[in-house]
Amino acid sequence: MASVKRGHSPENVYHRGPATLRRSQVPSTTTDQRLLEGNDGASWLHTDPWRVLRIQSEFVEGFGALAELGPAISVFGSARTPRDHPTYDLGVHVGRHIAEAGYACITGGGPGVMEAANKGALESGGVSVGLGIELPFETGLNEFVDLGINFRYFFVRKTMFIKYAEGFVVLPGGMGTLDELFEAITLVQTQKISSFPIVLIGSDYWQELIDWLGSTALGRGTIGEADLSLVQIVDDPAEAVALVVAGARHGQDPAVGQDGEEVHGTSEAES
Ligand SMILES: C/C(=C\CNc1ncnc2c1ncn2[C@@H]1O[C@H](COP(=O)(O)O)[C@@H](O)[C@H]1O)CO
Repeated sequence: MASVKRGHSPENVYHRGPATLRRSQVPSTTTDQRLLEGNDGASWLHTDPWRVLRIQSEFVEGFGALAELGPAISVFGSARTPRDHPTYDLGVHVGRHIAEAGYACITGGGPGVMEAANKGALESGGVSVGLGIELPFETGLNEFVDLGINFRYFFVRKTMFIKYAEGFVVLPGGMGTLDELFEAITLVQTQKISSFPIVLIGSDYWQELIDWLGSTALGRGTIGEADLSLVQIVDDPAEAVALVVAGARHGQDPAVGQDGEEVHGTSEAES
């Protein structure tokens, strides 16, 4: 399409948003023309301004898909736990208790403990949510996810885990699980979120880590005494879910807080 010198009015005035352009400032093409003409290659796809828009759209899609979910609990744990492992069974029970308590069960949507919790929630008639992530070794959403969203960016996905959950239940897991656990602990420690229970299941797996925090980390002053009470450890999945429900932002009634009330303890100006 040829570029044409624009003559939009007898005085050759051009309006672009709030700007008025005359004479030498009048552009030779319109924005629409450039949009429709343009084939500038695809390198702009890999620029930060375009990434910002993709990040924005992930937030928009995530918020849109989860806004009406209702109260939920996020469950984390190893992607590598095989189906015949006792921890998988534990995950199924966690999902089941979450559903029976009237909460949706949010996981990373992958295999292992994530799949187990989704399975338990689905089989008990609950809402089973999987927030998948694009990975080089992607496995896709597990078959027990009923509401699935795939994310490109870890940090967007992590916002969803926190924003739409009343608390976390964390089963044995590796780097991914530890990352999710410590992000939540940090957010509570720094008062970015309040009344956000974090319950670890499996004292045989977690106790040593908590002991290390209480000895080495506390001993060297890198954490405070109060930080040790930000997580609880249990072995029973029913107890884990009950602790999250009891400490949840909206108290014990999952219906409370569905009418747009403030849930994160931030002021309106900050939100
Ligand atoms: C490693 C394998 C599959 C990876 N697929 C994943 N899908 C979704 N979410 C994942 C995946 N891997 C890690 N995560 C997230 O981290 C946590 C588990 O990580 P860990 O290192 O295994 O503890 C989990 O909660 C997810 O949110 C197939 O073997």
